[in-house]
Amino acid sequence: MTIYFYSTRDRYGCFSNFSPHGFELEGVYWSTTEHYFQAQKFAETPHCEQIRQVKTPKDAAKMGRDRKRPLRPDWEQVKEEIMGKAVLKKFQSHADIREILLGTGEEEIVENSPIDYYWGCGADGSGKNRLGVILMEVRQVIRANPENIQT
Ligand SMILES: Nc1nc(O)c(N)c(N[C@@H]2O[C@H](COP(=O)(O)O)[C@@H](O)[C@H]2O)n1
Repeated sequence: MTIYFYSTRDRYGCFSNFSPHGFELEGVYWSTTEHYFQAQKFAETPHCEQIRQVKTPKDAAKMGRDRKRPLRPDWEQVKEEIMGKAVLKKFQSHADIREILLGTGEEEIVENSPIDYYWGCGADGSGKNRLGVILMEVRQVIRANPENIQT
């Protein structure tokens, strides 16, 4: 049975990038995958650190989507790799949510976002669901490489 997630309050809320599961990447701590993802839109500029330090993932998303900040020119080419790296690190860093992810077996995972047709499935289910696909890939990577987890 397909597993849908969206709000952090739902059963599979830990799959959301807004879930409060921090991790270290590039020598610094990120409060959520959303913080990391949004900040990378401005890598090597002061905006990156500014976003890293905001309190909530909602604030990070708001800042990252604000086009007054100039988006790095290669963003469309690198965004999937950045998302994959952050989601993998999140699940490598937290045993509790790793077990939830592994416990989904081979089920399809779908970000049930009514507005996001790229990372989610969109209102009518026609979206690309790239975040769901990345979660399924991360599940496979963790299963194949159990030695690469932080306890
Ligand atoms: N909660 C929530 N609200 C939205 O408006 C969304 N688009 C999403 N989806 C998540 O948004 C992130 C990517 O956003 P942008 O590419 O910067 O627009 C990503 O974490 C999606 O899972 N969620």
